[in-house]
Amino acid sequence: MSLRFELLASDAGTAARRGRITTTRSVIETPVFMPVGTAATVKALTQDMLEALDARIILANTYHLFLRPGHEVIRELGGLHRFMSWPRSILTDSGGYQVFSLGELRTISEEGVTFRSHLDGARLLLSPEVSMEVQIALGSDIVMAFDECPPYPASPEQVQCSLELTERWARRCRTYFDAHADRERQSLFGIVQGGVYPELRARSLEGLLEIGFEGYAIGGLSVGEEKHLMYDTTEFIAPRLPADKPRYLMGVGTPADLVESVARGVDMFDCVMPTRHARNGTVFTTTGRLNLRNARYVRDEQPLDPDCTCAVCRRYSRAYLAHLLRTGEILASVLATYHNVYHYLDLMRQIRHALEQGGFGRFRADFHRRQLSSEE
Ligand SMILES: CNc1nc2cc3nc(NC)[nH]c3cc2c(=O)[nH]1
Ligand SMILES: [Zn+2]
Repeated sequence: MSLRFELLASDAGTAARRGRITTTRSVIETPVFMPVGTAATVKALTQDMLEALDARIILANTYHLFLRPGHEVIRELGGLHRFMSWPRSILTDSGGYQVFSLGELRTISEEGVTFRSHLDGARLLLSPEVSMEVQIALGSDIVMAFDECPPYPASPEQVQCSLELTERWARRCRTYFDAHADRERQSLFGIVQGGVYPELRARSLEGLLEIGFEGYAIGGLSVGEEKHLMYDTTEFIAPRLPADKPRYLMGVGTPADLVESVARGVDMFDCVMPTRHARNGTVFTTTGRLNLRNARYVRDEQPLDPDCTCAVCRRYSRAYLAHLLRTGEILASVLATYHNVYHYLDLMRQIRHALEQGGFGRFRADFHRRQLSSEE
């Protein structure tokens, strides 16, 4: 049996739900945030730190591992869990999105995407079959279908053409996955496209439901569209995804986005913000973001977030972090990342607790009141 999803509670006032995903590697309480571990590492954190943070699942990028060290190397070394010594769950994306945002010249055909490696310029092909082969070789617990994320903005015609290609690719993924994956341990998620057009979203979902997946992701958002379009599209499609399967909103988002998307029915999230922002000195707090490179923190002896109970906030000051950042010390990335990932995982813990207590509506209102400084 691949992953199991249990629906534990549904919020009375919103589409929010409390659930639990069980893979062969870990129990994942939902709603859940997945730290992004692009090339087999959540940058600046050790696996011990991730376990201390109680992360139950992390994300890895197929594109990066396909290019370096290559999925064959990782397969020969026993798979990604063994290679990076991470015994809990791993979700791998399918590589398409990275090719669009990273790869050099690329051409899309019915077969797949050919592109030049951003490392050495070699011409490579990523296709539904290659993407599945790579993710299966990595030993991924949750495999993402190979899809096309249309550019934003895009006309309804462009989006429809793209979602139809994604649907044909999804069927090829399902066929290859069912023939080659270890279905006791690995699950395949489909990705709904359709841009910001409700009728195209419904159309994309219809096609994926016919194929059938162990979970469903919402793709094509958080690609530069206005926030209300992301929220409205999520509000339309998330509750239409099967209630008995996990719902994953890809690439989202800020803490406020997480609260608002949970309210619209989403169970799973991934985003590079907590890790990427940490490395350039931006830390998340209950009242908004701080840029620790700002001069005002040079003599500020407070913890990063006075309301945070993480190991970093219990020991170090803003002044110390500001010093580490200004001097380019490696420890700056480690401490800021640890706190930011704690902040995201703790927010999800608070959301799950509120859902268990029937107090999500009040939590949501209190959260927005506390976020004094504006979010992007
Ligand atoms: C792996 N396939 C796939 N990944 C994605 C990752 C994303 N990350 C963002 N914002 C940071 N939007 C995304 C959309 C997709 C998408 O439509 N498909
Ligand atoms: Zn902290």
